[in-house]
Amino acid sequence: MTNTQLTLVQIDNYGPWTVTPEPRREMDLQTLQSRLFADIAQFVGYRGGYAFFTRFDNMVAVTNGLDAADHELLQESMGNRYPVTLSLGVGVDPNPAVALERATEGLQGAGSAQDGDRREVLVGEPIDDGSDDVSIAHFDVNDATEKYTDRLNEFDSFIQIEQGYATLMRYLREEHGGLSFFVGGDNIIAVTPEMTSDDYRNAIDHVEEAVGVDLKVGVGRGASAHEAGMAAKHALEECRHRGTAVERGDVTADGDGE
Ligand SMILES: Nc1nc2c(ncn2[C@@H]2O[C@H](COP(=O)(O)OP(=O)(O)OP(=O)(O)O)[C@@H](O)[C@H]2O)c(=O)[nH]1
Repeated sequence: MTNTQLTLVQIDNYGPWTVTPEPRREMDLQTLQSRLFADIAQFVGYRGGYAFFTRFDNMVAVTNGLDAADHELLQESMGNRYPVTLSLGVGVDPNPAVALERATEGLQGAGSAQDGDRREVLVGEPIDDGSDDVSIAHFDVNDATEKYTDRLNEFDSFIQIEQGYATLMRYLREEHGGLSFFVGGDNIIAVTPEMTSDDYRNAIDHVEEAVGVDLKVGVGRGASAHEAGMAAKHALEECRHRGTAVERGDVTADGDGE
């Protein structure tokens, strides 16, 4: 069955650190944040997971296949490399929003993000037998290059893409408990519960009607985010070849594969 394991990654006491002993240079903070994300993405990616930068001080990772020892090593390794430490909350549920809620409750229960005494906490139980699947949906804007990149200035292109992202992220979160993350260019990756192809078509129609941004999506399932995500990318290529809006790289339990 689909069972998503999510890890909330939170930099410990980061707000106070950014202004101690006085406000730190902004580009130094940006460099730290993007390098830390790069290292987390690499660590998680080598183990088959996906990491998303979200707000940089808080990041979300799909960690099916990573156990408690992997999480401890991530904390140790980043603590050795950076002047900040990480707390991690792990949550598991068929519904990604519920999994993240569990992961968040664990961390919030251990103390505030700006509590100087709460450092390198690890809470929550990873899946122990690795038998569950994760579902990844890879969305892409149709003809973004022709419609936006080659026609508008970068800021106006960015507004269009962000409007599409904002509408999709809210819809999937509210209607299905799916969590969407902007990953650059015109791409959005969502970790999703079991959804039918019609559910995906409805999401795409909603974004088109609300903000006029035209999406397609490839959906994949697998034991890890990487496996599911690769199946989703191949399904997205299938959309390109066939001119369709939704393709699946899997056959779901309800026989909804195409
Ligand atoms: N993160 C990520 N970004 C991608 C991927 N593929 C493309 N992109 C980004 O998306 C941008 C636009 O590429 P495409 O989506 O191929 O271009 P398009 O003009 O929308 O063309 P169609 O998608 O074929 O309609 C690229 O410049 C990349 O930034 C991917 O697999 N992952």
